[in-house]
Amino acid sequence: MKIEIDDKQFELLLEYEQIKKRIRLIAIQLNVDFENRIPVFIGVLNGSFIFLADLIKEIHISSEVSFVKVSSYEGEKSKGKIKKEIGLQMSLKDRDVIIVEDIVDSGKTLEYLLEMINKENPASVNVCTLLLKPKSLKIQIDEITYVGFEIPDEFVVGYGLDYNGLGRNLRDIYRAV
Ligand SMILES: O=P(O)(O)OC[C@H]1O[C@H](OP(=O)(O)OP(=O)(O)O)[C@H](O)[C@@H]1O
Ligand SMILES: Nc1nc2[nH]cnc2c(=O)[nH]1
Repeated sequence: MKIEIDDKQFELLLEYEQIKKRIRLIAIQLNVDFENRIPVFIGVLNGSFIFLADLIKEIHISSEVSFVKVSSYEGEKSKGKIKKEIGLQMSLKDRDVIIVEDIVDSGKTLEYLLEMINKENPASVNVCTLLLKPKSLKIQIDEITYVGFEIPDEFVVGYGLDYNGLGRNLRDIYRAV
């Protein structure tokens, strides 16, 4: 099934049921890995809002949630420079931090966030991303521990991810054709 968003056509890549199943498995792992730790989940706005909402409902250990907002993409293109729109809202000193991303593409956003978070002297930092484009990744990031799906180097929308601000509300994830 093809859909149109703004001036672009997209086709189905991942169905919501598939995404939900994968999230349940990731959450089981997180519940085990952070038992008795009280981690802080940091959602990266805007894109991660749906993923974080679904993920956190499957987390049964004691935990906190906070957000940061950074952006660099316009349409399909990264503008290169990361802009911090909302910074850290709490101290992360000695905390176990889990950065929650919808997608890691070039890795530039994550590199920026890791630098910002590491300055706070957290006890540990791990990244949980729903999507990873291994072929696009420009830098090795050892903190990427939890990955939902590795996907090809194609622009995707839906389930929180946008094209020109549109499509975040789609239940499934689509790729550009
Ligand atoms: O690995 P990178 O190449 O840096 O790309 C990944 C980032 O791009 C998207 O954010 P975007 O800047 O589009 O902001 P948004 O979440 O508000 O859509 C996405 O949510 C990631 O944070
Ligand atoms: N919507 C969207 N945002 C991105 N940010 C980095 N890569 C992507 C992508 O494929 N789709």
